Amino acid sequence: MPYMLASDKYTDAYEVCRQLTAEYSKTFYFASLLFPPAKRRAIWAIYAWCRRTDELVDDLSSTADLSVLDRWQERVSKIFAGRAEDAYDQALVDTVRNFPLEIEPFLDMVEGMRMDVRQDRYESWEELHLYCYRVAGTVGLMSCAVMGLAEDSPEARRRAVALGVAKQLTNILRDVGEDARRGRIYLPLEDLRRFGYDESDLFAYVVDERWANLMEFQIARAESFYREAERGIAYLIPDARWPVWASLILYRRILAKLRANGYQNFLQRAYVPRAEKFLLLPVAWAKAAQP
Ligand SMILES: CC(C)=CCC/C(C)=C/CC/C(C)=C/CC/C(C)=C/[C@@H]1[C@@H](COP(=O)(O)OP(=O)(O)O)[C@]1(C)CC/C=C(\C)CC/C=C(\C)CCC=C(C)C
Ligand SMILES: [Mn+2]
Repeated sequence: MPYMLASDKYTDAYEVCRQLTAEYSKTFYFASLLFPPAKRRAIWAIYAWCRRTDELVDDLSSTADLSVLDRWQERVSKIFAGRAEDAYDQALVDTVRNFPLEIEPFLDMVEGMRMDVRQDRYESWEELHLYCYRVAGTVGLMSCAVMGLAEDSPEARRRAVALGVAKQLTNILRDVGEDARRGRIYLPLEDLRRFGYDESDLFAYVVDERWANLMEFQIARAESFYREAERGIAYLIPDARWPVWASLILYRRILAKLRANGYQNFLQRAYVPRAEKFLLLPVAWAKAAQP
């Protein structure tokens, strides 16, 4: 048999992951292209697994049989043991072999999905923060293993998690209306009370001073996590810094758009136009080049 590079065997498997990433997220796909090829493919494999995990619960009601998530956790354990059920798994098996990934963030993300099915309200920031860690902070930990830390440390990991939390909170603020139409509130209820705004206001899409203040409070919280994450990027090895700065700056920009929209996030989706995204790339490059 002719000599075959390990990676050749997985070309088709990575290709389905690439296609899924490109189809679902222009932004992540675009950011992935800024990485060298081996890391890029690993990011597609992880993205595909995360996306499929997220999709798993999209159609589950709160009374659903959660055993589907038990089976998904067993399946990821098999992937870590080198066994694959389909092409997406195969790519992840190869990625797990090539990069120092740990299973905990994967299992924690499934826990986050379980949390999402079980509850549609979050009483406190502490509770919502746990949810944000599980569904997004975990992506920061997975990403670090692939991107590479110049020096692994609890601080670097904490800052990687912070970027996931910042992005998830941004996502929550952007998608408030969409979530309300699904009967869900991902803002801490204690914060609603703090600003004298209640659930009935939210379901009636009331945008007033109370809502503006509540949004500003959440934006400030997200900003504090972005600042924590910014100081973590220097821990990454140099070839990962530009894409991560790009993803941080582009996602953070959604907060500015939300403000510019007058906090009208019930029927409007804050987004960064394509041309603006391109203009921000050199900004990210310059940040990454700073010593
Ligand atoms: C930069 C880069 C290419 C990162 C990795 C991409 C990756 C593997 C993403 C997986 C995302 C995913 C499908 C997660 C499932 C749960 C979920 C939906 C989480 C939300 C993501 C985006 O949601 P959505 O698809 O709705 O977004 P858009 O519609 O495209 O706007 C989340 C908001 C979580 C995203 C979290 C991260 C990408 C983690 C970021 C942290 C790092 C890259 C660590 C950097 C390291 C240091 C030390 C700072
Ligand atoms: Mn969302």
